[in-house]
Amino acid sequence: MPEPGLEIDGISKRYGAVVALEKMTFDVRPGELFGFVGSNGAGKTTTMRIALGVLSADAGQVRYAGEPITHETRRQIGYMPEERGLYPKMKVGEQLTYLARLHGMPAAAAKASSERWTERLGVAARRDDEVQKLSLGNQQRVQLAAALVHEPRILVLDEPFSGLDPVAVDVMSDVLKEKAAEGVPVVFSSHQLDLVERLCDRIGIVRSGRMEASGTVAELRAGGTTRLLVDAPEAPENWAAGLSGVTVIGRRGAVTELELADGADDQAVLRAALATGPVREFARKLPSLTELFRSVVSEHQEAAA
Ligand SMILES: Nc1ncnc2c1ncn2[C@@H]1O[C@H](COP(=O)(O)OP(=O)(O)OP(=O)(O)O)[C@@H](O)[C@H]1O
Repeated sequence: MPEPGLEIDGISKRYGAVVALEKMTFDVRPGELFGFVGSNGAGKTTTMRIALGVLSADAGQVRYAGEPITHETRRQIGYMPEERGLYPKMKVGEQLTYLARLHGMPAAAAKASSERWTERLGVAARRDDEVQKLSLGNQQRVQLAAALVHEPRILVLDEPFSGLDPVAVDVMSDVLKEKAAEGVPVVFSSHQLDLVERLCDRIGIVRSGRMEASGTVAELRAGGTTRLLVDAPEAPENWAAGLSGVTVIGRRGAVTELELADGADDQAVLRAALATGPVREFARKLPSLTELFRSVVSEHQEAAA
């Protein structure tokens, strides 16, 4: 059994008639980067707010290190809220020092931490500026500094990458990887699926308040169908039609994309392709996270219909 980190166990939440969460369950292990993805309104923000304790659940439990989360443990969470939450008229450096103090850091350590994180996140030159005078991207860097300044043991970040330029995305990614490497469980939501795929150890796909699929990208792929790309320049248009268990997805130039049903024989496809002439490429195509996400979401739309 892996060491328990942050566990979200069977959380349900309604807003009046709206069911926001229905037995939402997943865990983020120490040292793991967990990507929390889902359509708009799927329940990500609600889950994160409940983990942080700014919102209460109707049912279920949040645990950290195997114990129900308490007010004390919640002080150890670094949180980046979706609505952001900085004081616009307060200076960057003072604000970060103040937030660190609020989390119980002694004054000197709070100031040193504020200086260290503004340096690390590339906003040291703005320490004496009011937050409202910074660009949105720089405000977001400060917001991340605010989540980190008290050296949290858990990180919960709501769309930390939205609106960042590519350099800031790299800075943010490096910091999150660094925190995970220190043993912190890190969970963040994002609609940037290519980034999530690149960065995360595990991913959870949420839909209508439920965790529909979770695992590593490889595990999520294992549940999907197999696609083949076959480059056979002399093959006639319909060369693959009629092969058992094979659906033709499309053809671009000499390359045909095929989907194989469970148990279909890829070697029979190769023989059929070779029978038409030379085969320049015969490869399995792995679905991207975006494709996996679409199939998880559309499967359920079909089921609902
Ligand atoms: N304060 C509220 N009152 C009523 N309904 C709410 C409230 N907050 C959220 N909801 C509803 O709960 C559901 C989940 O919303 P939530 O904000 O958690 O989704 P999300 O996955 O974070 O979405 P997004 O990707 O758009 O930020 C939605 O149907 C939303 O309309």
